[in-house]
Amino acid sequence: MTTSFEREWQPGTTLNGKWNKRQYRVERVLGAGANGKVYLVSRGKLAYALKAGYSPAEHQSEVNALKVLSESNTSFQNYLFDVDDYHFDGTDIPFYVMRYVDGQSMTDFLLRHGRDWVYLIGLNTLRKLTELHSEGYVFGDIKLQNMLVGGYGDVELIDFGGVTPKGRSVKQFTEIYDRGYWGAGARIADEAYDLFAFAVLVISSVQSAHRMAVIDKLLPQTRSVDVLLDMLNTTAALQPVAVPLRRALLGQYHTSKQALADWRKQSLRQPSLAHPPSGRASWLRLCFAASLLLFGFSLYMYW
Ligand SMILES: Nc1ncnc2c1ncn2[C@@H]1O[C@H](COP(=O)(O)OP(=O)(O)OP(=O)(O)O)[C@@H](O)[C@H]1O
Repeated sequence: MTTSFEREWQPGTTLNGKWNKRQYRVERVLGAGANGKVYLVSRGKLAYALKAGYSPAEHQSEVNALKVLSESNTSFQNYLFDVDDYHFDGTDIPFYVMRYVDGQSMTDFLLRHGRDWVYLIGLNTLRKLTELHSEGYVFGDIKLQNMLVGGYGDVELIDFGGVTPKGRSVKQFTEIYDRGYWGAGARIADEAYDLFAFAVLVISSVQSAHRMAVIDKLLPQTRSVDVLLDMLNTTAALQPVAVPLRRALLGQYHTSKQALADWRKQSLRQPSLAHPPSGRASWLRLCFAASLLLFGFSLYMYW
């Protein structure tokens, strides 16, 4: 059974949780999917994102994954804030409340700040994946629309509908990011599955819309990982990280930790990070260094 939830809650609406008795004020809609919506809500002075109106199965599977991640000693800790029902028009509408991520899409970020940031954003995305993988899950539906980039190139994954325990069939994916679509492997949740999608994400983040539209229309018989490798080889901006991207496309990593180590090694050779010629590059280098330090510190704390 699916709960179709067409109605949109207007700014100023107060939502009262039926079981946990928390109260939220709707500020605005952040985004909408096939059935449900994500709202920016406030509770006192704090802002959250509230997701409601999705099918019970979808809702439950996202909540299950988020509960595990929220209790882990990773940057996902406390991501999930509340799970409850809202009694509305005679029915109970399940919702969950999570961390509000104030960010923009990776493509918008790169357009605004420059393609050099792709190395830091890639690094931060791989860090997120290593954390998720260490908890026994695979993200599944990695794509540009499912991540947000903050002001310092920090990355947050959103939409946990595709999160799948390792070893199971991937339950939600988007064709061009899916290795099965490219004939490059099974739709089984392993770390390499996410790494393939990660490579497509990075490659597509710096392509023109026209070039992406071409690969979207490829016939099954012309679809192969060679198309993606060719795209990678002909994108100058990605050459500093071509080695980890190529390996990810070819399924040569068993773990995201190996990919992260390679990414770090290769991207540090990038001249704009190694020898900053301008103010922007030195700022970028600082963020990169701070990011590495933070990651080292988290490793020290958690392992
Ligand atoms: N935690 C969050 N913080 C800020 N914005 C968010 C958050 N979660 C979701 N959003 C916004 O809401 C939009 C829709 O969220 P999400 O992708 O989870 O919904 P969806 O219905 O599953 O989408 P789709 O049908 O495209 O998979 C996102 O694109 C993003 O703009």
